[in-house]
Amino acid sequence: MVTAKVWVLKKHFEGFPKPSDFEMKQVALANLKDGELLLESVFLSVDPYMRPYSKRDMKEGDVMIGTQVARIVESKNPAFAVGTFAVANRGWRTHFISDGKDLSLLPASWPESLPKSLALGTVGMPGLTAYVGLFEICKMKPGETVLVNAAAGAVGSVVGQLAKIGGCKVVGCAGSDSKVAYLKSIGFDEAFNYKTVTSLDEALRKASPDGYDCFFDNVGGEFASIAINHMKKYGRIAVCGAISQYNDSVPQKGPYIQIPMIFNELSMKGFIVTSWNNRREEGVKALLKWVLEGKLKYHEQVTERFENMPAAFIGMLKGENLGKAVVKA
Ligand SMILES: NC(=O)C1=CN([C@@H]2O[C@H](COP(=O)(O)OP(=O)(O)OC[C@H]3O[C@@H](n4cnc5c(N)ncnc54)[C@H](OP(=O)(O)O)[C@@H]3O)[C@@H](O)[C@H]2O)C=CC1
Ligand SMILES: CCCCC/C=C\CC(=O)/C=C/C=C/C=C/[C@@H](O)CCCC(=O)O
Repeated sequence: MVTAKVWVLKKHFEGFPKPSDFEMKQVALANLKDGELLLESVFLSVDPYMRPYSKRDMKEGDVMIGTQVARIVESKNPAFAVGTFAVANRGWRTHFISDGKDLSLLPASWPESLPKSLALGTVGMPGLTAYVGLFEICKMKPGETVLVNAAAGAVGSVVGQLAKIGGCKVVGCAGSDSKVAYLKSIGFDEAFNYKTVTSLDEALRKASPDGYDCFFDNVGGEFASIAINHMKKYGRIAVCGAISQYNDSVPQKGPYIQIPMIFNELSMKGFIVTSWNNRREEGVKALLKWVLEGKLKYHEQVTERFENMPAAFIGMLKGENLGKAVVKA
């Protein structure tokens, strides 16, 4: 009998998550029935959505939500061979049983040389978020100017590179000088540290005096309220996330954005990547091709050991990650 280690939400987060909000438990797994599979998590994802979703979707004592790349270690299902890898959405656990219906097998074309953890990042949900946000929500066109915040992260770093592939000028911001240097190394035309600029308004104007056609907003809050005034006529805003607000104990009261919305007849659309699952296969194929062609670079913030999941999650929310934050079990 296999014993899984799991992380449960011991106490709902108040403000930034704390290590004491989590508790690791052991769960004895039953022997497999016909048609079932036993999987071992190899890489686990820590993502910002877990913070707001935990309040909406979880109760205290639940296993933390999340996805993993897992390997089939035992199979009583002839359709799934031992040694096969799949993306699952089974939360923070080292082992789990599946009937196969909730697994997304890694594409057969996945090269041995490519880290399988990319299926949680650049060639997974964050990469797909960038893909649908740019092509379907921003509807970017060659020659346009794209702005993206949290630009050195899992989603933002793909947004900037896909916008370059799409023939756009790209401006990004991140929270450290080393992240800014990274953005320039992967092709951003302009990049700045939003934590050290004297004026965000000035930094946005300097980076693109004519303004922005597309704004891929991962942060929301005051950044978005200032950036919206730098949009060009008929500009489009992809409202992807609001990480500046996830850890607020008291909701921020931002300035209103209606006037520039109306004056420039802007389009602003919120979106959730899972509503675009019909584009997943196409997106993964395109992202994998760009990675293999060297057009889409990736960086992963890998934390070793399952026991360090809470630390990895808290670190990501505090901006300690460059690129996708993953945990190697
Ligand atoms: N709509 C959708 O379907 C999806 C939305 N998202 C959203 O996209 C955004 C980015 O996600 P993801 O790429 O996975 O995460 P990242 O890998 O970018 O990690 C989060 C980053 O957010 C930045 N950040 C944290 N707090 C703040 C703050 N107060 N102000 C500004 N930046 C902050 C930090 O970078 P820095 O150093 O720049 O501060 C941190 O590294 C999130 O808002 C997330 O919720 C993600 C996936 C799907
Ligand atoms: C409760 C208020 C939420 C406000 C918006 C918060 C976050 C936006 C965001 O980050 C959404 C992310 C959604 C990610 C979904 C991931 C999982 O469902 C599993 C994806 C599995 C996969 O496709 O790889």
